[in-house]
Amino acid sequence: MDYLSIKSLYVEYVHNKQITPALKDVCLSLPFGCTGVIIGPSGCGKSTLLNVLAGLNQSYQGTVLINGKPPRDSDRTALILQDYGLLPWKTVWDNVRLGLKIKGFSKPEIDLKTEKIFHRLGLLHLRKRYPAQLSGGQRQRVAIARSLVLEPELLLMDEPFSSLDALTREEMQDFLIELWQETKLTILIITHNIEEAVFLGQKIFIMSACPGTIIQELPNPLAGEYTARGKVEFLEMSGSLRSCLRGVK
Ligand SMILES: Nc1ncnc2c1ncn2[C@@H]1O[C@H](COP(=O)(O)OP(=O)(O)OP(=O)(O)O)[C@@H](O)[C@H]1O
Repeated sequence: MDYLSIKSLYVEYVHNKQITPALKDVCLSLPFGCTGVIIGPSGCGKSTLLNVLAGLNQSYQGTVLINGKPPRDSDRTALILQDYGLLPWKTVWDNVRLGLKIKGFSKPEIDLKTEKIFHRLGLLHLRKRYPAQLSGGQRQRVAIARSLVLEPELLLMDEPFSSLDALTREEMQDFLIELWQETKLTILIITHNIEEAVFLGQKIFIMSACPGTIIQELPNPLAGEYTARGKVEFLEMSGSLRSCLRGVK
């Protein structure tokens, strides 16, 4: 069974009595433990789709199931946004603990889980700092730690590395693949970056212009291969994805 299954999804926004359809007839599926990337023109409805999957937008038509349950009943989903969503007045340590506190874990449990994830993500030396005292890559690591500490099954990421410089971005892509190989999370990522899509997505979903729908799904055997970036196949895959995107209307 697919872990993530979307059929005939339709979403519209109503503003001043004017209706703007954002998504129409979206169909998408992702097996458990698979990585998917969504790529498409600006304003085509990518964030709208992630908001529906995260349970933040429940005014949709169609079928959306995460492990057989609608998003509002699924408590194993984490959403990571481009701006990291960290609380500036809390230390890195407290930012990561917050979700566990809200979920009602005991203090010793919170300490143990937080310590473990800080260790795993190499963040222990930064525990007393505030978000403003971190680099972009470090902030994104903290945002990932804050999600992973809750042991999600589905990780949704909305352009997670777009504000990072090229090298840090590659480091974070490698880091994400390492985490994925270790945890076998199901991951769905939005990106505007073609090479990132080819490096991260076992399935690449191409969206049309607004109202967005999936117009093509490319299976990608190169995803997660550290050595793939320089290979001819990688460049060919990036080239064909680029051509598909140029043809998007
Ligand atoms: N609250 C809202 N009210 C009205 N229209 C909206 C609202 N939010 C988004 N839209 C419209 O819905 C469409 C899809 O928006 P969305 O943010 O999902 O696109 P996107 O693909 O994530 O964009 P980008 O790539 O630029 O981040 C756009 O045309 C946008 O203008």
